[in-house]
Amino acid sequence: MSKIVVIGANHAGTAALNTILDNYKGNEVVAFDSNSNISFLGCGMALWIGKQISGPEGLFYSNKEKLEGKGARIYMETPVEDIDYEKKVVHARGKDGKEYHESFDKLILATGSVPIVPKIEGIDLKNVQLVKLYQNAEEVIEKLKDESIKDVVVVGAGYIGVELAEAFVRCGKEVTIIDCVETCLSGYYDKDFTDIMRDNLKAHGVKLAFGETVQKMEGSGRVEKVITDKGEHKADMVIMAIGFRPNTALGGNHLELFRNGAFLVDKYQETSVKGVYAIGDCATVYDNSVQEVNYIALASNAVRSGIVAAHNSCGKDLESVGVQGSNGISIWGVNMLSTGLTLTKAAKLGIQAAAVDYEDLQKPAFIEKNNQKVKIRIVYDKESRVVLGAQMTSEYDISMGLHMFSLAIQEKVTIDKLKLVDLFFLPHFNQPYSYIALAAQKAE
Ligand SMILES: Cc1cc2nc3c(=O)[nH]c(=O)nc-3n(C[C@H](O)[C@H](O)[C@H](O)COP(=O)(O)OP(=O)(O)OC[C@H]3O[C@@H](n4cnc5c(N)ncnc54)[C@H](O)[C@@H]3O)c2cc1C
Ligand SMILES: NC(=O)c1ccc[n+]([C@@H]2O[C@H](COP(=O)([O-])OP(=O)(O)OC[C@H]3O[C@@H](n4cnc5c(N)ncnc54)[C@H](O)[C@@H]3O)[C@@H](O)[C@H]2O)c1
Repeated sequence: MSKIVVIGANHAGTAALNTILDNYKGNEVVAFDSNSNISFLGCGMALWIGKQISGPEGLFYSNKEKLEGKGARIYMETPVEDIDYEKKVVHARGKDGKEYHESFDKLILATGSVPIVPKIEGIDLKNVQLVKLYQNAEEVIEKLKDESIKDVVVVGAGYIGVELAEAFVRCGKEVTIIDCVETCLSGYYDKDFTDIMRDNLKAHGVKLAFGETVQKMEGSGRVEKVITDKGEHKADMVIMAIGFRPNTALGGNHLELFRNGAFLVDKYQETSVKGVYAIGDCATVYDNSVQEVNYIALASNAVRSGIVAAHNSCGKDLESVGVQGSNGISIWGVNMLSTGLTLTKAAKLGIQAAAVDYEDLQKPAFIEKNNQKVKIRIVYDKESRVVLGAQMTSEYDISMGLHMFSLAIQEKVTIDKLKLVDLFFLPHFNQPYSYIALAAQKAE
């Protein structure tokens, strides 16, 4: 029997706790979290703010009681302040100031990430909002009740920014989205695809301020405008969504870090200190598309890494299969999905990649209803011909198709293997000649 301490009990921590408690009886399991809630699905934030769901209740899948019911001891609102890696003790402090000291045999760090906050003038003005926690979503919804909030500026046109831009338009606000890059979603898609999302945002009335860098915010107490290198934007509320950074202060000088400060872990989620694991947004992943360690903050990675660390901390060897960073977004019915490398990213990394594109209807033309266009790009290595990435977009739900590409990258499948791959056909779903195979056949 060993004593396992988990620090952070959101998606990664909860996955680790559930795996330990469900599969390995008899361990002493203790977890600390500085927040007052567990397992808030940030992915529901835009749906909640944009009134596409009736409330936040369904956005939680665990809590202190559930985990304690399985035998863990959970300290909420109790941040861990320090870890003695030599003596193997964690030191935490409750809301009431009470100190807690827990020894451990195995330690799992699941301290996640925090939003990046630029050090610019005006960042502390009222109504400049971060959007990470359940409490942040509550704050935004509360503030939106104030009808004098008419203009909302979203800084960062990545996944959070684009999802929230839609949500604020749905709330009847005038929305401007700023990104320092010339387009939106540039971390996930090539230009042909980002152009589609750009046009989608524009068609729904979002003002685009791409290629602009925010220099400061102005207002008397409350934010009134955002000043960029190219102009200024009226703002009654500003949403900062320019990415996450790993929250790794607890590593001190003890744990080896990745270039962005994430805990560097091996395929067993173990850090540079034996018996200390790191999972989720505070840790690195092994990225199969580049065959290297990388940092990709996603809930999907968080839960899988939690499962891997849990088994290893309980003595069962389980190696991670790595990730492809597979992701998706759905904005006013335009679905976009990507996995692995874009052509742009491959070029930046000096990888000799090529891409094939194909556009078709999802189903045979004689299907007159719910039969939308699909656009696909497959990126592959010119020399080895191994699939490196894929991007898909449609108003049809094409999400299951992307999973195949995720597996193809993981398993190093070549583009040639996709040319005649057995893909079932039924007109209710698809065409006899699949656009996936037809795209692959374009690879010379
Ligand atoms: C608006 C939004 C939408 C998102 N949508 C998606 C999506 O659709 N799909 C997707 O895959 N990902 C999405 N993500 C990303 C996803 O939420 C994160 O990747 C995920 O939360 C990572 O989980 P985690 O448990 O590793 O870290 P976190 O969620 O950051 O949790 C870390 C936990 O550690 C606790 N903690 C930190 N420091 C301490 C300490 N010193 N002591 C005790 N406790 C501590 C924190 O209180 C927190 O509960 C979204 C994120 C946001 C904000
Ligand atoms: N649908 C999903 O899967 C989903 C949804 C939300 C969040 N997430 C994940 O959560 C994490 C955080 O999301 P995010 O949207 O904050 O990050 P992101 O990396 O998706 O986007 C950040 C955006 O901010 C821009 N940017 C960076 N610095 C800037 C600056 N100084 N000024 C203006 N723009 C700047 C970048 O060009 C980029 O477009 C990501 O890992 C994301 O994948 C995923």
